Amino acid sequence: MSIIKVDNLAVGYEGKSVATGLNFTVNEGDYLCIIGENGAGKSTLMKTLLHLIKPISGEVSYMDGLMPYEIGYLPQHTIVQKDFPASVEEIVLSGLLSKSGLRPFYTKTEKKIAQRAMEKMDILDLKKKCYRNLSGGQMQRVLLARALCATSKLLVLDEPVTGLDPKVTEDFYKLIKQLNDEGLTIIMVSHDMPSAIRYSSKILLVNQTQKFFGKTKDYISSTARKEFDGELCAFEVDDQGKEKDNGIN
Ligand SMILES: Nc1ncnc2c1ncn2[C@@H]1O[C@H](COP(=O)(O)OP(=O)(O)OP(=O)(O)O)[C@@H](O)[C@H]1O
Repeated sequence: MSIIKVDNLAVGYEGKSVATGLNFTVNEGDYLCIIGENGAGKSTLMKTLLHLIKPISGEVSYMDGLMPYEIGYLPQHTIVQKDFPASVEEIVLSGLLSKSGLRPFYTKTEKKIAQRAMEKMDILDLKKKCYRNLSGGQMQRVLLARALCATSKLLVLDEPVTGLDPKVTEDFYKLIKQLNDEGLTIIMVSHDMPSAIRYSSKILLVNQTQKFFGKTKDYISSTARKEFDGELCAFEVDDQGKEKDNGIN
């Protein structure tokens, strides 16, 4: 079942398009990776999908009763400042603000939701710690728990592993995959081609215009992939999306 439908979309700023000709759908349970060069318009598309900025032309439709407040968002540059003097619990709870509105306290049910999100992200022991004293990987887990408070349907992530070390990055991807396996729909902007291919079910390649949209297994053998990441990173993948050993270490 489709939850987002994009028709003839052009995205950009102040009447000027940065990406045009976008046509795709996001179905329940998809793990969609949006890839493309720097400056291709990926983040702009994300913000348009989230209704944070208006399309230049065309339409983004939410289907099957999806409401804007049911979307969890992990932005590229985190909206929570790294030196923000709040506890982990306060930050996770703030994910519920779009539901609780201006009410100056959280209900028992809301606290339980935050508790469950922290359990899921394995950060319960950090609950009372100050956010600014955490490691980069812990911070991302806190922000993920915060996003999970907002949603059980759709999680949108913009380059979530930037600056994380390889082990923490791998753990983070596994966590996202686990959430997807449990039914959460994922849309992720990624520069990490091997991981995008390994974990996603669908790929959208944007370079000022839509170059590819479809199943990841079809992207692997596509001309679009040869033109795009053939030049950037010469890694080969098997039909499971796993990187082949090409003898380069
Ligand atoms: N607020 C803004 N106002 C005007 N132009 C902007 C704004 N934000 C981004 N741009 C421009 O829009 C273009 C697309 O930017 P965008 O951030 O969407 O690219 P991207 O594909 O996400 O890039 P990257 O992979 O480097 O993050 C760029 O040329 C950028 O300079």
